[in-house]
Parts: sequence; C-alpha cells; structure tokens
Amino acid sequence: MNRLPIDLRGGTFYDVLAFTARHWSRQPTPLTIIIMAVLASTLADVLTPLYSAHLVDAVSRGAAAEDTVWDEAILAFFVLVGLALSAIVMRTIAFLYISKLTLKMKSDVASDAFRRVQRFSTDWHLQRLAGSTVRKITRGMSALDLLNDSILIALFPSLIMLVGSTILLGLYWFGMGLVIACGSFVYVALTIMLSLGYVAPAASLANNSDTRLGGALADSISCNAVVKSFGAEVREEERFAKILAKWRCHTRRSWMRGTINSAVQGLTLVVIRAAVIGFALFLWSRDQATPGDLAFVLTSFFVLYGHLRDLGMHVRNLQRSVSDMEELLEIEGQPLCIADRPGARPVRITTGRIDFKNVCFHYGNSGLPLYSDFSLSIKAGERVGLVGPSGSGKTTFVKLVQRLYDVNDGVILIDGQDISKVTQASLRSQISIVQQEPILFHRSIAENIAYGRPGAGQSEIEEAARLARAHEFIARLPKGYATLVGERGVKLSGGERQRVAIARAFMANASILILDEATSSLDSESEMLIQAAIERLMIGRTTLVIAHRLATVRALDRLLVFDSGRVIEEGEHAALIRRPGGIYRRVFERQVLELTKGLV
Ligand SMILES: Nc1ncnc2c1ncn2[C@@H]1O[C@H](COP(=O)(O)OP(=O)(O)OP(=O)(O)O)[C@@H](O)[C@H]1O
Repeated sequence: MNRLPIDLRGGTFYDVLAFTARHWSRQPTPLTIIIMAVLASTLADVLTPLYSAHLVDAVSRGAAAEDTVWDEAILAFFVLVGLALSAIVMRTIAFLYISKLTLKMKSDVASDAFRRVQRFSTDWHLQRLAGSTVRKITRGMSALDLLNDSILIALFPSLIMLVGSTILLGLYWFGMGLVIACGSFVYVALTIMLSLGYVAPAASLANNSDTRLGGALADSISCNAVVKSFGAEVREEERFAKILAKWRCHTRRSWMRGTINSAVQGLTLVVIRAAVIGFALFLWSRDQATPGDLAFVLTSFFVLYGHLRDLGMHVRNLQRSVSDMEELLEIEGQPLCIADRPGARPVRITTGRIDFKNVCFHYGNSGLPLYSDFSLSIKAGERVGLVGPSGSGKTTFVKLVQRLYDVNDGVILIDGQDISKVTQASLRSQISIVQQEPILFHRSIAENIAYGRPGAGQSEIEEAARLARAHEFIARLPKGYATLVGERGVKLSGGERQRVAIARAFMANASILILDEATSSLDSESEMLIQAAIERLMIGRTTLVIAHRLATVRALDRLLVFDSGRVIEEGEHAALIRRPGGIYRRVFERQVLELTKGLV
C-alpha cells in the first residue's frame, strides 16, 4: 500500500483533534477544572526560577550585609516551598479529573462506534472482517488515554511554560529571550514537521498492517473447523507468517522513523543549549550579569529545556495516538448506506400484504441488474414458496423485503407503506426469519430463544421450544436452558441450531414469516415433526418459504419459480406439475425420481 500524502495526514490530524474537542465539549466541568489546575501548576513552575534568583541574590550579598537580606531569603524560601506544594496539589487535581474525563470519553466512543457498526448495512459487514473492526475500535479506545494526556497534561502546560518563560526571560534580558524564542520556534516547527510528515505516514501504514493482522487471526481462528477438516494448519501458519512479515516490516519502519525523529530533536536541543549557556557566559564575562541573573536564566532555561525535550516526546505521542485513532474515525465518517430517513415513522404491519412495484435492483459491486422492472403482489396471510435454481434471486427477494438493501428503482410496500420511508428497526422486528444456517449468540439457549421477545418468562421460552421440537434435546443437556451455545452456536448440531432458531421465531410472533431453507438441516423425521409446528406458526401470517426440496413447499398456497431475477412460473403445486414443459414440473419429476431410486 502507498504512503498517505501529507495533506491527507494533516486532514486526519485535524479531524482527530476536532473529534476529540467534540467529546471534550460534552464534559465542560471536568475540562474547565483540568485547564485551570494545569494553568495554576504551570504558573508555579514559571515563577520558581524568579524566586530562586531572589534567593541567590540575597544569599550572595552575605548574611551580615543588611537587616532585610535574611527576611528576603526566608521569604524566597517559603515562596519556593509554597510554589512546589501548590504545583503538586494542582497537578493531582488535574490527574483526578483527567481520569474522569478520559473514562467517560472512552465509554462514549465505544458505545458510539458500536451503535454505528450495528447500523452499518449488510454490505458493509460483508466487506469487512469482524476481527479488523474490533481491532480498530479497541485500538482507538486505548489511544484516547495517550491523546488526552498528551494534549492536556503534557503539551498544554509545556506550551504555556515555553511562552511564559520566554516572555519572562525576554523582559529580564531581551537578547536572551530572543535566542530562546528563536531556538524554541525552530525546535517546535521541526518536531511538528517530522512527526506529521515523516513519522505519521509510516505509523499509519503500520496500523493498517496491524488491523489486517487482527482480521487474519480472527478469520483463521473462527474457521478453525474448516482448517482442521482439511488438515491445513501448516498452510494457515504459512499464510499468517506472510502477513506477520509485512506487519513486522511496516512496524519496524515506523519505529525507525520514530527513533530518527527523536535523535534529530535531541541534536536541535543540544544546539539551543550551547547557544543559551554561551550567551549567558558572554554577558557574565562583560559584567552585564550578576550570579543571581545567571541563576535565574539557567534555572529558567533548564526548566524550559526539560519541557522542550518532553515536548518532542509529547508531539510523538500525540502523533501516535492520532494514528491509532485514525481508523476509528473512519467508522464515524462512513455513511450507513441504509439509513432511516429524517422523520421516518415505525411501520404498522397488520395484515402482511407485500407489493413489489417496478423494482429494479443490482448489488453495489455488480453492474448487471438482478431485478428489472419487477412487480409482484403477495396477499395478506398468503403462504408463498420461492423455488428456482441457485443464484436466481430468491434470497435477495427476502433481503429486499427486510430492507437489508435499498432498491435502485421502484418501490416495495408492506400493508401499503413504502418500506424505504419507515424505520428499519420497526420493519425488521415485525418480520421473523429462520435461516438455513442460523446464527446464535454465545449466550444461554434460553436467552437465544427469548431474543425474539425480550422479557419473556421461562414458561413462554419452554413453550416455544416445545413447539419447535427443541425442548427434548435442550432438557437432555447438563445445564438445560442455561447451556451456553458457543460462538455463533457452534456447540449445537445444525438441526439443533435450526430448532432453536425456529423457537426464536415462535417467540417473535411477527406478522411476516420468512423461512429460508429453515428445515434443510433436519432429518426427515424431525422435519415432519416440525412441519406441523411450522404450519401452526404460519396461520394468520404472510409466509415466504425458500426451499430446494419441493416436498417442503408443495402444500403452500402459491409457488413462485425464480430464474435470473424473474418469476417465470407461478401457481399451486398441482397446477404447476401439470404444465407441459414447465421448469417446476421438470425439477419435481427429477426429485421424485431421485427419491424412488433411493428407495430401490
Ligand atoms: N452481497 C452480494 N453482493 C453481490 N452479489 C450478490 C450478493 N448476494 C448475492 N449476490 C448475487 O446475486 C444473485 C442472486 O443471489 P441469491 O442469493 O438471491 O440467489 P438464491 O436464488 O437465493 O440462491 P441459492 O438458492 O443458492 O441460495 C447471485 O448471482 C449472487 O451471486
């Protein structure tokens, strides 16, 4: 991948800072307290050299010089102790409040990102690895610590110190103030240029590799069953080693640039240091400076020097945290693709009539339309079977009903309401779907079933499980309904997963029911048992059943035979099998033949 151009990096930097400022503005009180406390503690640091100079001047005049010398020395002593104490108290207050600010920001950022990721379109999720997305969010969250500390506790006081000390020095000795101001300016400009233009692009590349590494790890680990079944562990390790090598190369380059950056900063500081000490000695040699003056200048400079040295580190930390947050911000900035329109209202599905009117649709990355000027009506409560060859558009049809994709033209109505104008959550919560490969949460079986109706009691859950013929196998599990099902439900067999998903659909009690090869993983005996339950579930609901096995759909009210995004035959099973030369008839005859061959 190419390096990002510098102007884009600048944009990213600005975007991250704007994002951070937006989050700060949500917490004005802690932010004000932090700023005030940091200002006060920095002021104490700025004033310290001034009172050190008073002390040195008083001491160098000798104890017996005047009566006031001792009082001046004592006063300077107490002021110095007081300044040190107040700096510690103020810094502690700043730390306490920055913890509060950062923790709240972290939880806000995590919940905003989660909220957004959940609402991204199906396509968005299909194009990304879950592991990479998780890595982007967690890395961004961790970076917030460093970002807040770098700006509020480190850079902000350092800059005040820099400006304050330079002004104070300038007032004391104009020439010295000028030398330090020029030196500091060159140092800060160099630090920012190197960090943004030299280190940041490499860090960004290293982060991309890190995200890819996370995605690759999650992909291989989640497909471990496939890896095992092909005995492909070594192959996967080799693949991972290649990704690791790239990650190592990019990360090494990023670290190298960081090291070179800090060496250049260190050298610049040595030059400034030599100039300041040399200039002070020059003034002293010409009797233009007292020991107190020298003490003031050198103490001021060394405090400033510490801040300048740290400034380099803080800018590097800031750049690192900005790079780490870059990908999190991408999540913020990406469009949802399928979004609720402003003012969208919940859909009210009462009868479940579905109308496709002149629908045109193609998947984003495919130029060829799948549906062109497609019109179809499904009556309220009708039970419709969707059949046809693989890739003919059956699953896409039900995805469009759920508005997982927006149509390119035309309109889809449910009970007369345009589904593109209603809220997505209200639409999908009134459509139950059981998929061929149902996905379950790694939660208890009871929680998975109750997902269709939050707050359902144990008796309702068991009732749904009984209807779906799942109760028997659940009761046999050591922990029964409290059994955890493993990631995506992997600890259950395909048939068991389908029965839990059917129970979940029973619970949802939605007006529209979609069964996408919902019983394909069941043995014929279980399918027969469940079929009765499913038939009960269909009563009073508009039902769309996708099936390759025609036995599953033959009893339905109407069958739609799909081919390349068109309905080429439709009617009842009995009528379709009588149609001479019909596709449905041909498929039916082939399936009957296969069945009889199996019996022989
Ligand atoms: N997310 C996607 N992006 C691009 N093309 C897709 C996407 N999903 C499906 N397609 C394509 O759209 C066409 C219709 O797919 P669809 O899943 O609707 O077929 P289907 O009839 O349900 O097939 P099957 O019976 O095998 O499940 C296919 O050519 C498929 O490759």
